Amino acid sequence: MIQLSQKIAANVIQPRKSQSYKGTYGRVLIIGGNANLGGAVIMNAQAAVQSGAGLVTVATDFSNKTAIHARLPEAMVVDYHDHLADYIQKADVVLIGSGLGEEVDILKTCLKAVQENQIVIIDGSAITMMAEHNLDLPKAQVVLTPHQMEWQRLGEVAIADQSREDNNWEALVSFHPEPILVLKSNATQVYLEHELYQLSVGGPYQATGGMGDTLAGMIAGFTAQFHPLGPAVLSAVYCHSAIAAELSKSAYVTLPSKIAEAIPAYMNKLADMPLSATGLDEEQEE
Ligand SMILES: NC(=O)C1=CN([C@@H]2O[C@H](COP(=O)(O)OP(=O)(O)OC[C@H]3O[C@@H](n4cnc5c(N)ncnc54)[C@H](OP(=O)(O)O)[C@@H]3O)[C@@H](O)[C@H]2O)[C@@H](O)CC1
Ligand SMILES: Nc1ncnc2c1ncn2[C@@H]1O[C@H](COP(=O)(O)OP(=O)(O)O)[C@@H](O)[C@H]1O
Ligand SMILES: [Mg+2]
Repeated sequence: MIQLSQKIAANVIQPRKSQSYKGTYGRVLIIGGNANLGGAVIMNAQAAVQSGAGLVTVATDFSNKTAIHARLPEAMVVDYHDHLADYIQKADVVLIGSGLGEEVDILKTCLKAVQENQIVIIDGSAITMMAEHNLDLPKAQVVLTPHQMEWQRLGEVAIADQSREDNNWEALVSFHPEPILVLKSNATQVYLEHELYQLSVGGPYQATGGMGDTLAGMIAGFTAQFHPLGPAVLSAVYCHSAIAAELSKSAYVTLPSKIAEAIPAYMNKLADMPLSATGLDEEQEE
């Protein structure tokens, strides 16, 4: 088991090159937000934009359009009932599921349209629907971000059995292609290429609706601009909770949108950090 550390995150987040433009930092398509759960995609998109994704488009129930534009003018908005496959084709990273509710046709269109070279982050309602409708993972680079109940539904590992690493690995090998699993809880773990990473920052100040939507948006923003995929996911997971821990010094609860606002400053700190300050020369394996 490897502790997720600032070292891992800082290794991923580098100063930007002057010869770059928005296209350099990736195109993210967020699919989610039914007529009642538009807040989820606002939190996804806010986190992706603040993480530095070059271009962010939200494909959603069109009743969410004005709210998204008002909260986040940086994001583009399209109706997820129209030409969804065309929008998917143009994306580097697709994040699907936050606040998607029971829109299974949208999910099926997405699973069919994504290509092998694309990163697909599957969150929230999409995980629940994949379990309910027995849907296969798409042939793409997949990141699953379930909370414990969602993992019980999809991985068929009872919550009480999820504390045993072997049970989760056993469930994971039955998926093709084998995804990266971000198993969220009060002690989040990342299962990545036969290695288990343990998160030990963060706390109960994060137990509020939208916290996972914000994490999913950060993973989208990080994986759009930082390569390879695995370290980018680890870095997003660490930064999400490390920012919450910093905010918790002066806040009883750390609201998802406040975490999103704090992302650029935190990333700046890590990008500027000298190697010695992060302990980049030390090994932290246990
Ligand atoms: N503003 C918005 O638009 C928001 C939109 N959202 C969107 O709503 C959709 C539904 O997501 P969801 O997570 O709220 O519901 P669901 O999948 O039914 O899971 C809840 C069930 O699981 C159980 N449970 C057990 N362990 C658990 C654990 N560790 N963490 C969490 N739950 C745990 C729990 O147990 P209970 O609390 O009842 O004891 C309950 O029975 C999803 O797409 C999401 O993105 C939300 O983000 C909120 C803000
Ligand atoms: N007690 C806690 N300690 C640390 N992190 C927590 C705690 N409770 C919740 N979280 C974090 O908050 C997020 C909750 O995700 P999720 O349940 O998907 O939220 P939502 O769907 O409402 O956005 C996860 O990242 C989880 O690790
Ligand atoms: Mg969630």
